[in-house]
Amino acid sequence: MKAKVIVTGGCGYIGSHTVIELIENNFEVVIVDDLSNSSKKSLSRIEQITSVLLQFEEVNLADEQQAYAVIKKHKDAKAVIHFAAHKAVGESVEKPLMYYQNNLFSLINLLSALQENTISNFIFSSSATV
Ligand SMILES: O=c1ccn([C@@H]2O[C@H](COP(=O)(O)OP(=O)(O)O[C@H]3O[C@H](CO)[C@@H](O)[C@H](O)[C@H]3O)[C@@H](O)[C@H]2O)c(=O)[nH]1
Repeated sequence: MKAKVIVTGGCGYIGSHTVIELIENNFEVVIVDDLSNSSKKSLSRIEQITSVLLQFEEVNLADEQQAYAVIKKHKDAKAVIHFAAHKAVGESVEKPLMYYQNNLFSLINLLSALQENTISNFIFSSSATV
């Protein structure tokens, strides 16, 4: 049986490349993304490249209930790779609170949901822009 990996932000630039690598290395992948900086086009491109029908969850991780629900649904996952964050340098300087609020709450909600579902393998990604 394939090991399931949840990739948050999997429709984004780094996330989508990671999803392709995971699928090509025989992992089952679930993408969790709110599409705030990407679109479903990214899903169809990944499907074209890999010939695999993707599991996609449109979720705002900053919303505690949504974060808990998606992790509970996929509690058989072996690991989570977390790319879902706002990370435009200029905008983060203009709107620091919005960045803290979104990125920190998302991270805290995600980690709490993982703890509750005893998923202990977690990779936190920074960004090429940092
Ligand atoms: O709260 C959030 C914030 C973002 N996302 C998603 O997370 C992904 C993040 O990917 P992206 O914005 O492409 O960032 P990176 O993969 O780090 O890509 C780099 O390259 C992108 C394309 O050039 C730039 O837009 C980014 O700023 C830069 O960090 C996207 O699909 C977003 O929709 C969420 O799901 N939740």
